[in-house]
Amino acid sequence: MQPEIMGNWPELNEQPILTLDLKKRNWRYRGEGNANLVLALPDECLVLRFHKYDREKTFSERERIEEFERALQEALFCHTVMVPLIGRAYIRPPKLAIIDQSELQSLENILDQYQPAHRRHKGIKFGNVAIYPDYTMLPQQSEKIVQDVINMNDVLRSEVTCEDQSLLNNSLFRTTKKIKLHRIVVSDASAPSNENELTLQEHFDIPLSGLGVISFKRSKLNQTKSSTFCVEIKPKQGWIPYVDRSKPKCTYCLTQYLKLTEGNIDQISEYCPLDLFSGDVKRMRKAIKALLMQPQNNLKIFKDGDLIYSDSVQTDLTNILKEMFQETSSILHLENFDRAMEKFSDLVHQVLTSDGTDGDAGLQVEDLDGTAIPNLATDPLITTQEAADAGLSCKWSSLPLPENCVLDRILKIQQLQQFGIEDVYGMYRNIGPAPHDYAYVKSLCNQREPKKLILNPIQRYLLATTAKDCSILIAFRQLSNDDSYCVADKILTDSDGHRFVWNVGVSDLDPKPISCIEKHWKRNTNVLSAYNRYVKSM
Ligand SMILES: O=P(O)(O)O[C@@H]1[C@@H](OP(=O)(O)O)[C@H](OP(=O)(O)O)[C@H](O)[C@H](OP(=O)(O)O)[C@H]1OP(=O)(O)O
Ligand SMILES: Nc1ncnc2c1ncn2[C@@H]1O[C@H](COP(=O)(O)OP(=O)(O)OP(=O)(O)O)[C@@H](O)[C@H]1O
Repeated sequence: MQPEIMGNWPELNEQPILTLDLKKRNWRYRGEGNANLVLALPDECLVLRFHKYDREKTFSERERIEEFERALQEALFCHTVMVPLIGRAYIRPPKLAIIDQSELQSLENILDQYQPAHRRHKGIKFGNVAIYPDYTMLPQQSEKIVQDVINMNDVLRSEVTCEDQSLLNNSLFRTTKKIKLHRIVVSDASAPSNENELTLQEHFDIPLSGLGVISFKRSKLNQTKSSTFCVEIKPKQGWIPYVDRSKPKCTYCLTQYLKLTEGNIDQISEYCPLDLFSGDVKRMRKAIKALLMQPQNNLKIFKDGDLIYSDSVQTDLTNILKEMFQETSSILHLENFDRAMEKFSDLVHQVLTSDGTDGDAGLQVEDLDGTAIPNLATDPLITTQEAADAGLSCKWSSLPLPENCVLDRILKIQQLQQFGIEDVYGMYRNIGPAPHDYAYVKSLCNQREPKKLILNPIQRYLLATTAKDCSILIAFRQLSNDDSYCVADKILTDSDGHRFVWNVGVSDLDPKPISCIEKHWKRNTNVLSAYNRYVKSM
């Protein structure tokens, strides 16, 4: 089956497809959405993402081939379109692997007990998996590289101090007082010849390129690290095209009324994505706090890779915040809880607005006529201020987001959409006989100029739809006073002077089927009537 498909996707010939045996690995159920189910491999800090299908469905040989093709297509789309648009710092393209069909049946049965009731009608039917980094954890790569270089064992993973204090001023080691040996990443140091002896020594010398031989001293064994927390946010649509601003609210806020009518949520959320993407610190922090209070399917919190807070996992939030910020005072007092909420929104806001890209410029996007698609200017105030102030409509206004922060990158893709759904649906109907759902993906991936993407209005709408449905995973760990970090780490300091090391990953950037245009067009009508019914009933 593979050669035919590989023929269609020449670049993927280069990607070896691994075979995975889950029986030999430590895995855990991580979670799922409507389309994919995800397992974590905690020992490797990776996740496996499977497509889901109706449990009862049977598949022809042709459909099996198409499913494999879909997996390849998504990987290629991520690699050639989404990674350049969002930035490699925020997403890594997946590797593909295959799990033997014989393992799947038992896997599906085990997974059944973890799946939430409303998702159980779908399961995994195929062994095609996409492997991604586990974004709930901080990158381990630097540690791995050095372990390869100096082949350290667990004892040597402990902290070491450096004899030569002047080294601390060197840009390679911008850390306070101590350096972790496993963090001496930067050089291409040659391996010490007597590594077994090294593990027994209190002092040892390591040659570091450009710095000569440096003397290190081992200290404090087995120091325990604080936990790594991860806040996952599905931010949804953070900007509304001008034609849709005659509507009473933004898409997310209107959809809340439909979800309420259909019994999918218990109450209307105070979260508004326009606030999160507004660039206004106060509104952004308000949005983050609203997500925390009503997570729905827009916020999850993980601790060391385990889900500890979500719509369905309601562990005591006060204890989570207490541990997250290593609070010693009793957080049960109201003012302490409020303070912890402020700290939480401050930290999440800081990460969402930080440039994590190291200046990587992103892909240039052009219209069909070859004109570059400009970045949209920030939005003037269009709503009547009274309506916005009374909380009746969403605030359409916004300030520029810091360039290259993760929200900025996502918003720019969402802003590729030029037309409202009515117009896009009209164009879709005009195409003629229904095109294959993912034919456009193939043409985007095959564009000749590597640094340019040329898009028609429907393609612009579909890419924007992908960016409206992605998730941002923010992993962070509080550093203790004598903790150290390496120069490649991203560090922030909170209002109390505590330092955190952090990382951001964006997940769920799959291409959307062209038929979703019809789904959105119908949903638009349903959403508006649900809202009108609600308002009339008041
Ligand atoms: O249409 P929306 O905005 O409700 O988004 C759908 C999501 O609903 P949400 O409002 O986030 O609860 C929906 O999420 P849930 O299943 O509700 O968790 C899916 O993400 C769906 O994407 P797909 O059809 O699986 O590719 C999403 O569909 P697309 O809009 O991406 O086509
Ligand atoms: N790379 C990753 N690292 C860590 N966790 C992940 C990763 N990818 C997915 N997850 C977890 O698995 C869950 C389900 O994955 P995902 O959002 O991809 O499913 P989906 O079906 O595509 O979602 P949707 O319904 O939004 O379309 C996520 O909410 C997240 O908690």
